[in-house]
Amino acid sequence: MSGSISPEQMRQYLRMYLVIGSVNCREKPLCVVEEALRGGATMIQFREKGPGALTGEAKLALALELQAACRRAGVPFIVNDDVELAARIGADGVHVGQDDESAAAVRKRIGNRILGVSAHTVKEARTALAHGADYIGVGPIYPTLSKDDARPVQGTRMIQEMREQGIKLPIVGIGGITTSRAAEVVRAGADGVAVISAVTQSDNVREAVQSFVNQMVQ
Ligand SMILES: Cc1ncc(COP(=O)(O)OP(=O)(O)O)c(N)n1
Ligand SMILES: Cc1ncsc1CCOP(=O)(O)O
Ligand SMILES: [Mg+2]
Repeated sequence: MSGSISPEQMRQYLRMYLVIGSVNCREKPLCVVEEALRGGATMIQFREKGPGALTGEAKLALALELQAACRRAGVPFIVNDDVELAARIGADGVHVGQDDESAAAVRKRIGNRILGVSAHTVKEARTALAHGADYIGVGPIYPTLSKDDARPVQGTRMIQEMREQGIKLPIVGIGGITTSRAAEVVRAGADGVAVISAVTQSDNVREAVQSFVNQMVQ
């Protein structure tokens, strides 16, 4: 009981998935997102959390601004954690983790929109599928500075194991992924990479995204 998006389309969207919030940005988030879209980002996640993150009306205003940029580019706009916000702005989907609102409940609330779920084990991946996930995010693959409460680093092994155990859901790797590591993540069985710092902290966002996109062409 996943949404209406086909797994093939989902895999395409996962190829270069930028995860972003205002706290990650060295310049205006809208400029970063617009540059990432010009570079070929295939999906954007609005993850407004961590020290100094916007709340309330300011968070809503930024979400609307970034969503409009994604709409102009024809790229899906996903909201992290905040199902209320996603519903309010008509986002294309929601990403939730194991400590967030349950995937099954979110699926009921968002109908056919995209549902992404974090999974750290084969069991969590199976449950995510049963609860209607369209894709799973697996990580952290490598050490990350972008998430204070990140689970232990898994390397690419968990993605491999999920594939070996018959998990066919679209998978995106996340956590410490750089352009030089992206190919390894895909070789392990991921359909794409989800990235914060390797794009947002780059001196040239557009080129950084292009470089990831080029890694995905195999
Ligand atoms: C694509 C993707 N995968 C995993 C996560 C992590 O979600 P979660 O475990 O809920 O942690 P937070 O991001 O909410 O801190 C993600 N956001 N995106
Ligand atoms: C949100 C999230 N979930 C697991 S690791 C991570 C942070 C990824 O950020 P970066 O690409 O900067 O390591
Ligand atoms: Mg979460």
